[in-house]
Amino acid sequence: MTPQPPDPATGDTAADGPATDDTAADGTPAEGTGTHDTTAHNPTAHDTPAVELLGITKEFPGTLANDRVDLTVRRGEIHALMGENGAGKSTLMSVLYGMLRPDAGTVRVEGREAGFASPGDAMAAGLGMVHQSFKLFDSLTVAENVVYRAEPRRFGFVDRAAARRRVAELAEAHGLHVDPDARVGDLPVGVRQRVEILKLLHRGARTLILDEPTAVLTPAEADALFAVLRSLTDEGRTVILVTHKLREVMEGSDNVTVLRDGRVVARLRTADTSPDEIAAAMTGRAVELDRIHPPGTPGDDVLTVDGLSTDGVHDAQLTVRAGEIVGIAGVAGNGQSELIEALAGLRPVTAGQVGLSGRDITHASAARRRLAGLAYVPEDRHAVGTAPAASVADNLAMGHHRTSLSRKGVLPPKAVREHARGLVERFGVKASSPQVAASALSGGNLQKLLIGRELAHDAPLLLVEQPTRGVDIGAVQNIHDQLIAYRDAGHAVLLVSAELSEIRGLADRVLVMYEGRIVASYPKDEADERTLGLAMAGAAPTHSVEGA
Ligand SMILES: Nc1ncnc2c1ncn2[C@@H]1O[C@H](COP(=O)(O)OP(=O)(O)OP(=O)(O)O)[C@@H](O)[C@H]1O
Repeated sequence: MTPQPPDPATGDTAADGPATDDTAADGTPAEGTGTHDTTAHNPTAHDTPAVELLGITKEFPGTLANDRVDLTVRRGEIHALMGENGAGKSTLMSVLYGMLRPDAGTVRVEGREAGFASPGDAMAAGLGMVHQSFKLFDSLTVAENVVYRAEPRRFGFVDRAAARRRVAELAEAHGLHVDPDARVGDLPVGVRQRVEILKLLHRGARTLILDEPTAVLTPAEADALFAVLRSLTDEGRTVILVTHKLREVMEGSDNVTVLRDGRVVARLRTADTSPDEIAAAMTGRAVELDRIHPPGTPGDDVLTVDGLSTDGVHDAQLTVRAGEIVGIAGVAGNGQSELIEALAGLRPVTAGQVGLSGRDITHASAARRRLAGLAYVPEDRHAVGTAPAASVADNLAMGHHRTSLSRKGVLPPKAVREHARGLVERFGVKASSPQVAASALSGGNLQKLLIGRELAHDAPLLLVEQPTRGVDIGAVQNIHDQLIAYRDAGHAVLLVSAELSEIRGLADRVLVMYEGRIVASYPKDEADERTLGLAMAGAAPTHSVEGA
């Protein structure tokens, strides 16, 4: 889904800290606040759908984002909402959650017609949303975050002990294990997500909307999340899941609604469908899932890393050759991002040496590295990768001031437009025009833009992190094909991905990082899921790292 706009009720954005989308506009806590769980909401209403969206239409300038969309979500189910990037999922959920007003159509929640003017209204009606970027205060504890603006009170004062008790009870009841006293800033991402869910439960949410909740989770964390979601639906709550991941939809949902170009193109019972059928509905064509690409023909060394250490990485040794993709697998947080950042010049190297096409770049600035032939697709496409307020065309031109695009360091507007048009077409970026702001693009389209821009540098070395996070399957295939073509044109690629299927499909060699070290190296044909999974858990035989 797209980055969330500021909360209309408060003007808050995720970057400002927690938005108060769970609190009515007047600041009063929404229904369900307090020490009672409101699970047993109207048990007679089992046949009344939790949510009905009827004929929802929403148009943005140049884009019909939702076109008479009907969506019925039954109480007690996990309902997956799928569709390619830009299909209109985010828009539809924003309408449901009171963040956008539809041009036409009706929203019904638990049988009652609802025209929410703000997320606070939606929350009061029993809806809750976990956004992709969490809205928590890092400096507060878990308990303080959960009860924020809905604190239990005693004689008018916040009752801290009751707050802690309440969080512990909720956590226990729903298998959401957290320490109420832990500081949120110290917690890993999977635990923060639990805090978000607890926050919604504390406010009595009966229908939870989760926006790509597993994008940042390890496979084990994702499994744990689905267990929690299933227990929530078992007790009568409802979950709407927006996701691109077919596997988790197949394993974890009851029904699937597929959007394409703003319209509903399929309503499927999960038990009666297949990944191929969903993929075909999403893209309008047959898609080859989880393809393993044939290996490349490696040439000379391009990147040589000898004993590199930086904060979070110890003694890394690796080489990437021309015409080769080296993949780094690992559970998030084992030093992969730090290694890539050190190679990109964003983090000081404390020991060791880095060479690029024979030149020592160990202590070179990020800008010098670019000149020496390095392109970089960072993990965080919003904060690091793109300028949201600038146009698509300007974003695509960034970093091209010293390339063939520029005339003496100046970028002629016509060249910028033509460059943009070419890349938008090559990467299938859905934008109404190259002049629209990057912030109007859906998340996946922003990613296509970023990858297109970096590949266009034709640099001998590409560092790429999570290239297909949040990207729909059609676009995944396109991005994978582009990376393989880049390799086959003789470039070196170092790929970090949390998706094992992606690493296995693309990489000619796979390195595994564990606790800041490269602990294993496998050629493509030995990099099966089980072997990689063991190494990622720290159980690799130590000799396997030779030849990294
Ligand atoms: N504020 C806006 N202004 C202009 N166009 C917009 C705006 N928000 C969304 N759009 C456009 O509406 C269409 C639907 O976008 P939406 O974000 O709902 O898609 P999505 O299915 O959530 O995509 P993704 O999976 O990539 O997040 C896209 O073409 C998008 O560019």
